[in-house]
Amino acid sequence: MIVKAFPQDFVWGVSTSAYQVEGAWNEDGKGESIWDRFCHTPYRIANGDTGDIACDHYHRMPEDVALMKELGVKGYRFSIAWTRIFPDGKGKVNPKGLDFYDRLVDELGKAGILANATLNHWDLPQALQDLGGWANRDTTDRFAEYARVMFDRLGDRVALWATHNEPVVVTSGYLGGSMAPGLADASVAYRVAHHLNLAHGKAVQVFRQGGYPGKIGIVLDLQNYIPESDSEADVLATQRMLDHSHHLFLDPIFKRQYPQGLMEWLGTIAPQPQEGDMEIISTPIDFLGLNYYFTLKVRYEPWGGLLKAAARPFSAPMWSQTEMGWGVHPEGLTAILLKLRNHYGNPDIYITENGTAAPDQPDEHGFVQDRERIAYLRRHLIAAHDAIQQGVNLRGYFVWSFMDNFEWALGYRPRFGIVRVDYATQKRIPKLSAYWYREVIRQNAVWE
Ligand SMILES: OC[C@@H]1[C@@H](O)[C@H](O)[C@@H](O)c2[nH]c(CCc3ccccc3)c[n+]21
Repeated sequence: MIVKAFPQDFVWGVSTSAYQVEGAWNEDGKGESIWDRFCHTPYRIANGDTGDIACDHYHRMPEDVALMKELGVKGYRFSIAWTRIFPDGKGKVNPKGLDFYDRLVDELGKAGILANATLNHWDLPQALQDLGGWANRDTTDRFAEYARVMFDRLGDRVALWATHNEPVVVTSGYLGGSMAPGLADASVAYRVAHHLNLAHGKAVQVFRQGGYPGKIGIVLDLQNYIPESDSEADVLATQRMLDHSHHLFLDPIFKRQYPQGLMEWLGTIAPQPQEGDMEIISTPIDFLGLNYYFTLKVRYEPWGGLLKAAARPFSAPMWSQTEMGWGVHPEGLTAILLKLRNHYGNPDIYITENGTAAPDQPDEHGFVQDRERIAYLRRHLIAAHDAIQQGVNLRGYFVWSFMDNFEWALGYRPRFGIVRVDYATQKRIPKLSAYWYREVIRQNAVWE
C-alpha cells in the first residue's frame, strides 16, 4: 500500500452554496433571487422542485457546523445569498441577513473550521435582473457595494473570499436556458461574461483598498476538454470550447486580455471592454478556486450551437459514468492543475469542488455505503497529489458536497453529499464516505 501524504497545512474542506442548502427563501427580510423566480416558474425544474426549503440550513446551521466538526472537517466553503443582504439588490441593507452570516462565521470560528465565503453562487437579486441583470454594467457597481458590506462585516473572520462561483454558468444562463435567468440570447451572453469579470475586478479592488485580512480569489469551472480526434476541425472546436469555458475568465484575470481566437469567432457579440476595464479585471488575486468533475471529448459539429462544437463525457477505462452521466477521468484533474502551473503563473490553488452523484441506497437506518463515491474521491485525491509532486501550489481540497442538496434544474434527485439528507425529516446521516474522509483528514494522506 502506497501512502500519499499531503502538505502539513493542507486545508481539508467541504462545500455548499446558499440557494442549494439554506431554504428560508423569503424569511427574515430576504429578497427574491433569480433562482427563486426560476424555480417558481413552471416546467423549469425537474419534478417541480424548488429551493424554498432545501436542507433548511438557515435554521439548522449550528448542528450542521457541529457535524462538520465531528467529521474533522478543517474548512467550510459556503456562499452568501446577496438577497439576504440587499433584498432589492441595492439601497437598504437587511440586518437579519447579515446576522445569519455573522452567526455562521462565529460557529465556524468556535469549531476551528476555516471560513471560505463566495459572494456570488448564481443567485442574483431579481430586482437587479429586472434592470438587465449582468447584462447591465451598473450591476458591477451593485456587486462592489455588496462586497464591501460583506468585507466590513465578516472580513475579520473569513480566511478565503471568492467573488464568483463559475461565472461561465451565468453566461450559460443566457445561452442555453437551463439555468436562471433561463434566457437564450447569445447577443448578451458575452456582455454578461465581461460584466462578471469587471465585477470581480471591482470587488478585488475594494478588498485591496480596505486592507482586510484573509485572501481573495475567484472559483472557475475548469473541466478537462480533449479533442475527439486529431482532425483540425475537432482540434479547433476543442479550442473554442476551452476559450469559452476556461480562457474567457482565466485570460482577462491572469493575462489582461480576452482569447483572440474566441473574439474573432464571436465578432459583434464579443465582449467590448471600455477604457480601463482590463486593468480592473486583472487586479492580482491571492488564489484560484478550481471546480473539477469530469473530462469531455469535443468534436466539430455544424449544429453544435454558437461554438459549432459538441462535447460528450470521456470515461477512462474501468470507470462507468456517474449518476450525472459524467465521465470519470481523474487524470483530467492533474492535467488542469498542470495547465495552471505551466500557463497561468503557478498560482495558489484550492480545489473548491470535486465530488460525484452516486446511486446512494440507504439501509433501514438511512445509512449509505457509498463505495463508488469513495473510489471517485480517492482517485481524484491521488491525481491532486500527483500534481503537488510536480510543483503545483495546491493548498486545499473541498468536497462537493457536505450534504445532499438542491441540484439546480435537476432538483433533489442527484445526491452529491458525503452526508445524506432525509428531506422528509431533514435528518443528516453521514455516509460511509464521510467516515472515510474523516480518516483521510486524520492521516493527512490517501493510500493507493
Ligand atoms: O453539479 C454539481 C455542482 C453544483 O451543485 C454546484 O453548485 C456548481 O458549482 C457545480 N459546478 C459543476 C461543474 C460543471 C457544472 C456546471 C454547471 C452545472 C452543472 C455542472 C458541478 N457543480
